[in-house]
Amino acid sequence: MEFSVHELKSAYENSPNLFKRHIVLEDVEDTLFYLSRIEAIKIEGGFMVIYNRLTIERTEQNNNKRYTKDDYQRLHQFYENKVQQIHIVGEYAKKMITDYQHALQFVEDYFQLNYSSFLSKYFKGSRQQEICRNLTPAKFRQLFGELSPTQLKIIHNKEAQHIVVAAGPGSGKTRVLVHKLAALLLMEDVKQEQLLMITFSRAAATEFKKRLIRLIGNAAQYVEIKTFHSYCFDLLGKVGNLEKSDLIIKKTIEKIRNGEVEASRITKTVLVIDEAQDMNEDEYLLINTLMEQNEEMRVIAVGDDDQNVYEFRGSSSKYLEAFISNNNAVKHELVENYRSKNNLVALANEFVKQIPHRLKSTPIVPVQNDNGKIKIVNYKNRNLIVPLIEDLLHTGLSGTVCVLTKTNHEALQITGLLLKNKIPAN
Ligand SMILES: Nc1ncnc2c1ncn2[C@@H]1O[C@H](COP(=O)(O)OP(=O)(O)OP(=O)(O)O)[C@@H](O)[C@H]1O
Repeated sequence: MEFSVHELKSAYENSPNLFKRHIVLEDVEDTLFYLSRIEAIKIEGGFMVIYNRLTIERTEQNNNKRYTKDDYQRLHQFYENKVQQIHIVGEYAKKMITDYQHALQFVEDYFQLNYSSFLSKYFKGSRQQEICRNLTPAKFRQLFGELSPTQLKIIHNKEAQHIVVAAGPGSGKTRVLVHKLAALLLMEDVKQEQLLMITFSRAAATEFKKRLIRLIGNAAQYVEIKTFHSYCFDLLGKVGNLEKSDLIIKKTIEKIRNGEVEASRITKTVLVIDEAQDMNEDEYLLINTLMEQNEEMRVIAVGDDDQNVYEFRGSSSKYLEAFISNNNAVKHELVENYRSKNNLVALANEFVKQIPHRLKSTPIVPVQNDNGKIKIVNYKNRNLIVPLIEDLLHTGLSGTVCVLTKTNHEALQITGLLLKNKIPAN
């Protein structure tokens, strides 16, 4: 008797049954599987993927022994094969739909050829890479298709324990970080609770969470994305108190070192630090303390040393540099600017030449070819703000416009005057 799971499902749904339950396709498959396993029915012709379970038996009784990479090699091999088998069965299913004869040849080759010849025959070029990922090619394109080759390199770097991304403004730092989190969860099987992302502002933490949820859905809910301060307050089980927040990081370091913090909260598999150029001494010490607790923890730090805006509170990109040299971190440079017009990037490149010591060795490269308008106004009398606004109003503004001033006060005055002239500004 021939049937499909869809037919079985609709037959069940149309059957007169008093106690009918809502079912999905997986329920039909599970039932078929169960019935065939207890040998109540025999399925022929269809195919079902079953994996032999891997049994791990503990033979080493010494609790002090540390496992090495070699120990994990076989496990790694098992999972690698498993992922490839899923792609192979998927390919077979596709061929069954499009070309039955071809599908038969595919199966025959699978059993006759040696494995690597089989792979080179059916999975050529980049497809060899495709079948090593535990995502379908379509899902991979949906999640990561919009990343540039440089951005993808960061996503694919699974080997380096310490990674620093020295990024330029508008180069897609946020985009890369959100996608890196998704890649860790979906392609590397890092569990949500093993991930910790630290940011400097609550706004950034919320933004990351929102974007991650948009990208991968609810699985993102359980990823810990926190500011340095809220992470510390959480560890010490205290509700945030701004007055004492200066000391909270120091206090946390002390408690961790004294073994007073629950291990699972601090021994994460991956730690991600956003805006890492803004670390001050305490924050850098905290990172080091967490690294001491778990020598195998992977750390990914992203920062732009040209945007060191918190120097007044002791922030310095020297800590990011120290992180690179102390840990022999792999450095990726992200210098393509997607946000700004060509001439604006050129101006910024000229401007940053004055900075004596930088992490990035390549100038920022504009992705946009066309130019915007740049006006540099040097005025020495505060009364000239009104003429500046007049000038702005007659420039024929379009797109987004940025006005840079030296002081906050000037910025406020200009915002006020623009609003008064019904130009949206903030
Ligand atoms: N690969 C890409 N292709 C097209 N657009 C991109 C790509 N990467 C980033 N962008 C766009 O570039 C802009 C800047 O990205 P994002 O906000 O992630 O950068 P950023 O480095 O975090 O910026 P900044 O630090 O300057 O605030 C966004 O509009 C984003 O959509």
